Amino acid sequence: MLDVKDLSMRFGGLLAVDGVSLELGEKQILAIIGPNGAGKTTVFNCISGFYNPTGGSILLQNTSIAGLGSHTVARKGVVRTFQNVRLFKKMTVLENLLVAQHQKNRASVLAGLFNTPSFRRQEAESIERSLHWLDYMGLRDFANREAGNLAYGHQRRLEIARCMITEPKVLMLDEPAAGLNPQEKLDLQALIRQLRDQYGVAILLIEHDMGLVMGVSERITVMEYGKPIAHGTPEEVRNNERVIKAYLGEA
Ligand SMILES: Nc1ncnc2c1ncn2[C@@H]1O[C@H](COP(=O)(O)OP(=O)(O)OP(=O)(O)O)[C@@H](O)[C@H]1O
Repeated sequence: MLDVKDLSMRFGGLLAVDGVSLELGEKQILAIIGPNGAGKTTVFNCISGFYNPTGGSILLQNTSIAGLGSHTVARKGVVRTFQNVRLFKKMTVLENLLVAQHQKNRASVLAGLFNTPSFRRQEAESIERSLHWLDYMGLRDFANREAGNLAYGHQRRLEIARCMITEPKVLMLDEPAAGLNPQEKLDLQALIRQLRDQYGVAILLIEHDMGLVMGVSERITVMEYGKPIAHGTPEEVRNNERVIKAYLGEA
């Protein structure tokens, strides 16, 4: 599904990502972990089209998506959340979901101006889908609230809903557990599984919370100083000496 080979990203003299390869199969859940500054977010930025990688390849279903830009990559079905939630904070919760669909559909401005039947039908479907995702995420009661006024955990769920409503092939979550309380983390773990099982989406996540990483991932790639240092099942990674050293070395 998503095949990253020998990815590298250089910022001036700094090789932030150096020879990273990842294979995300259909409906797979893969985590990237590693100490602060290891290059995880830079890998995400390359895959999601925010950066044009210096080297290597990024294939989505055998077609290159490297350097296409974030909007094009999203339209091709690779969408992401951010370490610091990025919502339209002054818009309502519902509006955030409607806008996400407009960005995907690129609804014709003319069709909108003339309020054609097909435009009205598309709008009705967008609202229907939004309400589905609000129910799914337990956000229905907040539909008309400003997104910026939601509790943090709810904002995170809305951000995931905003991704899912575009029916992605790959959902990328950048530290989704950051700032969540223990119960919310458990709910998040169940949610990630459910999204994969019910919507068939493949999930790539960066996460520092080891409980979540070990609980939800099928495979884990470990990075240190831009380089991949280990790859395997949670069990394999947990017992890998190099990984243990990388983490103890950080403490
Ligand atoms: N746009 C940029 N310009 C210059 N250097 C950058 C840029 N983005 C990241 N870096 C550097 O690249 C390295 C990797 O950073 P990155 O944010 O990818 O790490 P990370 O593993 O995601 O860290 P964290 O877990 O703290 O989020 C760091 O040394 C960082 O300072």
